[in-house]
Amino acid sequence: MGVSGSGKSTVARAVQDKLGWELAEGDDFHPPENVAKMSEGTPLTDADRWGWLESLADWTGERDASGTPTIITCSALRRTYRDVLRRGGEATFFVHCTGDKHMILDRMNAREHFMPPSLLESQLDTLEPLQPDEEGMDVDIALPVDRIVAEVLARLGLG
Ligand SMILES: Nc1ncnc2c1ncn2[C@@H]1O[C@H](COP(=O)(O)OP(=O)(O)OP(=O)(O)O)[C@@H](O)[C@H]1O
Ligand SMILES: O=C(O)[C@H](O)[C@@H](O)[C@H](O)[C@H](O)CO
Repeated sequence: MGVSGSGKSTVARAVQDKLGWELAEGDDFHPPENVAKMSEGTPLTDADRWGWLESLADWTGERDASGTPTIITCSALRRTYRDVLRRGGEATFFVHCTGDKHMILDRMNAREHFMPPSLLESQLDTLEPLQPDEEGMDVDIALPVDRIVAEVLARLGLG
């Protein structure tokens, strides 16, 4: 989880390299209308997000039912969004990619992506950090990716 440009896909792919778990890229689950909206610089609303979140929970839930572990990249900005994702499996664990706004902006400006950097502010306004009763951890995106991955694996007891 984390705002656009915070490094979710980068970290997730690196964790996948270590664990071999199936990975779903949240961006690939958006309906075309959502992608069009974000591309033109309009933030998504809750109504735009519910179906998308449910499709991600369904994807992981189908695999969880047969004991297959998964990784999802999803901004999961609000607690209520994470409540939907948790329906995908009892052992859901969130890794929040978090760090300095200017660093995120610099990284967004340096990459090719449909998400315009102008939307970062609304992403940060919407963000609700993990609450104490939520299973998960924060990672500092100023660290090199391999350090972040090591922290995640250690926390999961898989290091
Ligand atoms: N720990 C890191 N150190 C240096 N660069 C990083 C790190 N993590 C990510 N990046 C770079 O920052 C940019 C944004 O990362 P990434 O695309 O993974 O973010 P994201 O959260 O998946 O974004 P979005 O939600 O918009 O798809 C990328 O160019 C990536 O290479
Ligand atoms: O909830 C949202 O506003 C969206 O999910 C965005 O966060 C994008 O999907 C993604 O982060 C951009 O690539």
